[in-house]
Amino acid sequence: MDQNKIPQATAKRLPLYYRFLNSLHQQGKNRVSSNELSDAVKVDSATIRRDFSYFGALGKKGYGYNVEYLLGFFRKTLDQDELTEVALVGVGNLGTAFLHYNFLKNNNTKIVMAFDADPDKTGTDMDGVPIYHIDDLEEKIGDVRVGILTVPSDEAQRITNRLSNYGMEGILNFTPARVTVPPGVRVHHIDLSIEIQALVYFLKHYPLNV
Ligand SMILES: NC(=O)c1ccc[n+]([C@@H]2O[C@H](COP(=O)([O-])OP(=O)(O)OC[C@H]3O[C@@H](n4cnc5c(N)ncnc54)[C@H](O)[C@@H]3O)[C@@H](O)[C@H]2O)c1
Repeated sequence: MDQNKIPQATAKRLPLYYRFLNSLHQQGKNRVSSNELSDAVKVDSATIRRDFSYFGALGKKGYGYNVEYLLGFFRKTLDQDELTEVALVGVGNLGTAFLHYNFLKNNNTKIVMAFDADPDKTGTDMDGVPIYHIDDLEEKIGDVRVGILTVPSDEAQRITNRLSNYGMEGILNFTPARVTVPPGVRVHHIDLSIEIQALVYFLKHYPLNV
């Protein structure tokens, strides 16, 4: 189906569904109900049914969804067969944690190189990922089109400009700086303080009545 027709909110939940279905598949399970999925991924079952209807997966009453069919769809949609290489900029506290983690549960995304400004960190590698000096960004980055930004916030815009000029298509920005990018570059901001404030707000104003 035409992937552009999937709403963005649905598309964002696909990796979540994919991860859970993959583990079901590995356990040898052939089917799953929307309630089971809902419990596991913490998305309400009506939303799951609507999401799945976008890609033609209509659950059968008393049967649920076919795990194999869904996985096949997700693999294609999320390009699971294609490896996305990622560059990380800023090997400090957060960057180091990401390098150690390196999406190990997710075999389609991999940090393949990192950059830092500190000469004590560069020229080495961390869990097999080379760390280059930021001055060598343009020389080393090659075909990598996705970047993770974990530098101090006052460096974020400068690095974003360099990544964008080079042809980066997507940037996952963990700094609190709201960076601007030219058209054609997509930035997702992940700001932990905003997320925690939102959670606290929801706890206060929308308590779960269970
Ligand atoms: N540590 C956390 O839990 C956390 C959580 C959420 C967000 N953040 C944000 O993530 C960013 C990184 O946080 P941190 O705690 O890892 O900081 P940190 O100071 O430990 O690491 C920053 C790293 O960036 C490098 N750096 C500085 N200027 C650079 C440049 N121009 N080019 C390349 N590398 C450069 C530094 O040498 C250092 O290794 C900050 O913007 C912070 O606000 C951190």
